[in-house]
Amino acid sequence: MSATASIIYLKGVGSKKASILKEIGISTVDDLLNYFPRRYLDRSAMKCIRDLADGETVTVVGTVLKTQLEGTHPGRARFKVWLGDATGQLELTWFRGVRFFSRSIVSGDALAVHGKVSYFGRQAQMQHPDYDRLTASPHEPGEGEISDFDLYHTGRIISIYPTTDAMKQAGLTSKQLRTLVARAFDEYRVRSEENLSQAILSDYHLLPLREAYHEIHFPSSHEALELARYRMKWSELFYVQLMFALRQSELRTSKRAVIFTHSGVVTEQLYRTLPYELTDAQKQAVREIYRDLKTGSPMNRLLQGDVGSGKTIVAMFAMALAADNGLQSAFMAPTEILAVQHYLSMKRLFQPLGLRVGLLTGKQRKKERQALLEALGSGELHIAVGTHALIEGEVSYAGLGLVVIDEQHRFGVLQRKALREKAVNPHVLLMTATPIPRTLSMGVFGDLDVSVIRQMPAGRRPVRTSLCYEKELAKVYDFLRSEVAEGRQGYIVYPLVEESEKMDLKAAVESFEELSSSVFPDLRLGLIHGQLTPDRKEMVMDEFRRGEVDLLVGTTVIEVGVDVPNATVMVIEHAERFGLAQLHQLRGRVGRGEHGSTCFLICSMPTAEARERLEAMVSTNDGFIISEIDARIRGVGNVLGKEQSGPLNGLRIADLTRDFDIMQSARIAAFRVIAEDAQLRAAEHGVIKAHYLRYYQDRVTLADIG
Ligand SMILES: Nc1ncnc2c1ncn2[C@@H]1O[C@H](COP(=O)(O)OP(=O)(O)OP(=O)(O)O)[C@@H](O)[C@H]1O
Repeated sequence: MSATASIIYLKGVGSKKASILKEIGISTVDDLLNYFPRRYLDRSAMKCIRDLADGETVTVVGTVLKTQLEGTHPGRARFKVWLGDATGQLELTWFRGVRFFSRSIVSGDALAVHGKVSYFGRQAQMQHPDYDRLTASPHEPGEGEISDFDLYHTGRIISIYPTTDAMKQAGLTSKQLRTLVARAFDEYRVRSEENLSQAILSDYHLLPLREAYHEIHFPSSHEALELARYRMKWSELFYVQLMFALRQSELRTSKRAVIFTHSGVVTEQLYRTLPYELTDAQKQAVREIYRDLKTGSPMNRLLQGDVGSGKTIVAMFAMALAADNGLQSAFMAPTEILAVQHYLSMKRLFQPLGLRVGLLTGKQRKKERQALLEALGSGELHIAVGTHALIEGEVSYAGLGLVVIDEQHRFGVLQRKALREKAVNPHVLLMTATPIPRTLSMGVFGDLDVSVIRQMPAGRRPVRTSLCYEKELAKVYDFLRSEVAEGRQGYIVYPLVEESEKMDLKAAVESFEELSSSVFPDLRLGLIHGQLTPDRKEMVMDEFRRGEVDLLVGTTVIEVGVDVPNATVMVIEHAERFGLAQLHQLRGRVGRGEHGSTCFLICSMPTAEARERLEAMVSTNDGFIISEIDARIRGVGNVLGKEQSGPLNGLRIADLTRDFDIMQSARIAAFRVIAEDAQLRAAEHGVIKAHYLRYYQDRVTLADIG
């Protein structure tokens, strides 16, 4: 029987069970083998009755000699069983579920029981043991003997599988799954084809696949189980990394990008006119980017930095280099507000250097848009800043050399691809303000080169974060007032979640009215939320930027990227309703200038998990640490979102937060294989290629392999 055979051919799987198994992703024998146990019970301590010691937890195998139901009064009844082996008798007692057990266990049954031994005089006893009924072996039904087949369930470390309610109702218990897996191995002699080369197996000291499968389901010892789990995780991560290695090699070898040969006036002047000195981390990132731009292969780099670490200026240096080499750059932001903000700051720095910067969003008037498109098409416009409007069909560029995508998390792979297609292999720089831990980065962005900015501009002071209850709001408002008196500005943010959008919005607007009329009648308040027209939003933001609004009240539209260094107070209402990444982003709106800043997290009755989030916020300002905590609380998949976790969705056993060392080892191996043999043509790579094409080819275009 081949591993790809339908599960229905396995004895014991009827159509009903097959359909339930299908729901949890098991259609073939192969799927079944890849349905790994959730945990294990150690029942390896097996003893004969004569040797049982008081207090030990063991497994005993024997035959039921006699049963007895004592007392019929509910609550006082007990069911006794005398189990015998060749050396003695063991008394088993049940006080609960008496009726059930008295019906299921009868004289003559062969049982393996597991539990804690106690002695009453010289009589060994067990109360409420776990038990498994031993079935006759399908091969050799010997009288009273335990067959190999039974031994899958007892006297060893046994596997416990995850089971759903539907599975349990259909009798698909952990034990039944164990039986099915055992059948797949024993009766049908499933051949699990090795998917790694011999050289890799021996270089990295890995168990052969078949052995690893067997040990995962039926461990012969704890050590063997560990080796098996290691092997499985390793190969799983190896294929993820192989995919990255292939993508990277494909991009490097088959695609040629424009070489930005020289830095010229623009770069030089940008450097000279900058009102501040770049941090060492920013300089390092610029160097890494310049190195890429000069190689001739398309750059594919991710710039990771904490909120406010100054990523934009780094991207602008890349854009300056493009301009020096006669090429256009496109800068794509996730929201209109941000596109406008970046447009303004780029115009401020680039215009004096003789560059034309244009803004392209979906909301512009037709005439304005037309003029912009023409300027882009003729090459008059050097830099286009915008939203996804930058990649719409009709937009064409005279010579697009560099694409910068801000807030990588919000753009899907397809949009990136569309932008890439606007030019022949442009260089691509992705920026993310939601740092993800290094451990995840290698699993998710494994085909990208990564630059990290882990340093804040000089003079920044960490934001003080304080957790407050609603009753303390008056004090928070007093603080806001005193900061405004000092000439500073502040934000008050209300949650807005999709499910309760209308009510949330209403609450935010009402609070704004209340704040304006009763709490801060003497201050200038602005309101911003997603329902305002783009023009209105822009007007409010503009007033805030110019310092004409003291307090900006709003929903999370202010979350990402807004940069007003004079703002020093961030008040987050109902902080318990925000996710950790969101809270960190919001806090990142303050502490962006030389003034000390404060963030108040206002909460009422947080759940334990919310409390953990809020405490994490108080404990650190470091976005990298925050994202690690977030991954721990919510799990990697949730932190990354569906789009990002792409290649990792299929992980069955490896865990990115825990198995980083394994991933590193697998990554080295995968990149080494591709460096030596990018097409996987060598005979020794045959198994790798076959496995890759079978399981991964639809996840990546592999035009050159095949
Ligand atoms: N080296 C520096 N010294 C002083 N100020 C700097 C430096 N680099 C950037 N800045 C300023 O710091 C602020 C934050 O920069 P920027 O908006 O690029 O941050 P960011 O990393 O994109 O943050 P976010 O992810 O929050 O949007 C800006 O006002 C910018 O002008």
